[in-house]
Amino acid sequence: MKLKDLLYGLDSYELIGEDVEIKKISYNSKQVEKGTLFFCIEGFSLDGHKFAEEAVSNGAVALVVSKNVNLSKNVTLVKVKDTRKAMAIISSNFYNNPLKELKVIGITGTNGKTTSTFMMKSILEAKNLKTGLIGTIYNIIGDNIVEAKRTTPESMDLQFMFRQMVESKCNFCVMEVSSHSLELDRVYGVTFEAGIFTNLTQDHLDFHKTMENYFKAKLKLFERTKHAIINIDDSYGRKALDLVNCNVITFGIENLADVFAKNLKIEDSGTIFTLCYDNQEVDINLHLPGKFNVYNALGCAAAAISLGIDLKTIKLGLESLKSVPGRSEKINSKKGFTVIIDYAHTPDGIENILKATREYTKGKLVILFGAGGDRDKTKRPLMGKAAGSLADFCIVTSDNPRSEDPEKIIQDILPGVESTGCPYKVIVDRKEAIKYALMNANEGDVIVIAGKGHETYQIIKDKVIPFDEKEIVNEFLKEIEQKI
Ligand SMILES: CC(=O)N[C@H]1[C@@H](OP(=O)(O)OP(=O)(O)OC[C@H]2O[C@@H](n3ccc(=O)[nH]c3=O)[C@H](O)[C@@H]2O)O[C@H](CO)[C@@H](O)[C@@H]1O[C@H](C)C(=O)N[C@@H](C)C(=O)N[C@H](CCC(=O)O)C(=O)O
Ligand SMILES: Nc1ncnc2c1ncn2[C@@H]1O[C@H](COP(=O)(O)OP(=O)(O)OP(=O)(O)O)[C@@H](O)[C@H]1O
Ligand SMILES: N[C@H](CCC[C@H](N)C(=O)O)C(=O)O
Ligand SMILES: [Mg+2]
Repeated sequence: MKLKDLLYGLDSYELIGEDVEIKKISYNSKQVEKGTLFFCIEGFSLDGHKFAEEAVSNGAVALVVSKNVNLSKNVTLVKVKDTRKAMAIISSNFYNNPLKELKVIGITGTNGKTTSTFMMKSILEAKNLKTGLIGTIYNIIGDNIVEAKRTTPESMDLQFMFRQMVESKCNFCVMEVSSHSLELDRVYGVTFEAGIFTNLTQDHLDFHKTMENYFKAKLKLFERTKHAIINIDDSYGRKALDLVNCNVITFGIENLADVFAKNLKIEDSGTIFTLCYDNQEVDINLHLPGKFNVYNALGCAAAAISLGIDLKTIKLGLESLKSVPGRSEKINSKKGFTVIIDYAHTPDGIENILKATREYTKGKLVILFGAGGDRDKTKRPLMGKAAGSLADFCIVTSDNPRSEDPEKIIQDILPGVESTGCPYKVIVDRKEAIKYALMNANEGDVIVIAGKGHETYQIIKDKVIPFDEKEIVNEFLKEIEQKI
């Protein structure tokens, strides 16, 4: 492909040098080969422009830059204002504009994105629409499960996945759109058929600094969205109503919304409710427990309605989904207590999972949790407060400490727990903490193990250590059961 053909759709650019043949595109100098177009991205820790020389010596024939670079050999330069935006547009061109053949539904919000993508895929498939998925747990391309390194991939990797979905005959892609990806233009140029706003509560302030910036990043989703699907029981959702310029469908339970739920019957294995829209009603037997999952279901139902899908198909889709890995996953012990493995890693997530599990807890409600290192520090005491306010006992432990000292992370959490007066125990080693929780559990107790959900590893310093919580729980349960 000629370089000039890849520049279609760029706002403005200066081409310095000759039009060359491009065989590959890359934003990592280490992956450059002969005939590559290399993007110099100014990052948070490194500046891609500094790797221009390495890219050229590895075979790059052209570079996309936003500033001057010193090179020992002349190659073609495409000078742009913003190399991330340029990368999104050029990548789409390189992969032959996959979105001409694929429709995308984007889901944003602090909590509920992953769960909603699974629900949405299930609804679209009930309508016989082959659907790919992009998100935190893994990506699904056609019938293949592909490892996900991040919730929303870099624009180049995203466009490649879209192309693979088209080749696997997908009609739709449902994807999580993280606030990082909106801020860093990973989805720049993508038009969404529908965009769901699940909710906005505190997280990621290490990156966005203020809730207002975090909210603004989320709103970027609606700049190129046909139907905005907005939760109006959420205060930021209500604010968003005045700020989006596309067709809006609202959903909610407490406030008057276009798509709403009534007659909620919350049980430990799921929730039965009536889904209402435009004088039509249908009863839904949702297999995912907790009121928050009714919200996730309503958002997906509203998005499906915006696509013209009928309530009967929506019911079929929502009811076909039996579980989502690492989200409210239940393991029963023979001793009569229950373990819930869940991904709650924000104050709101913890509040929701504890309120949901309290509904069916006959004994004590215990939560085991920590907080991720190198992430929003200010959420830590709030997570502690949410846990201490709603549980009967807290076990404070490590999550993924990353580069931080795990004991210091715990010290950030504890003031929140202590402010509630809830009894607690600190056990830094997460495996030991799980053992303690299970060994001390009695009939009727519910133990919520929060924060790591589907993750099968723990990140300590720069090491990724195998850590499969489900496996660990099952091992200890076997030990306990042998003693009965
Ligand atoms: C804050 C953030 O998102 N940072 C991402 C960003 O990093 P960065 O811009 O700082 O990159 P950098 O490391 O400084 O490097 C700059 C450039 O030099 C290039 N380079 C670097 C080294 C080299 O030898 N050669 C070379 O060419 C790099 O490829 C890059 O293009 O671009 C990098 C390359 O794409 C990403 O790996 C990196 O994600 C980091 C790992 C990350 O942890 N991101 C998390 C916070 C994230 O994105 N999370 C959200 C989910 C949040 C949620 O909703 O819960 C997500 O969508 O996953
Ligand atoms: N709609 C919701 N409102 C509040 N909490 C929720 C909601 N849905 C799920 N949760 C809680 O948040 C946790 C994470 O859910 P999920 O993985 O679906 O969110 P996410 O937005 O994809 O998170 P991430 O930002 O890590 O990708 C769940 O395990 C549950 O405890
Ligand atoms: N997508 C979230 C996931 C957090 C999960 C938790 N286990 C952690 O490591 O903090 C993040 O990257 O902030
Ligand atoms: Mg997710």
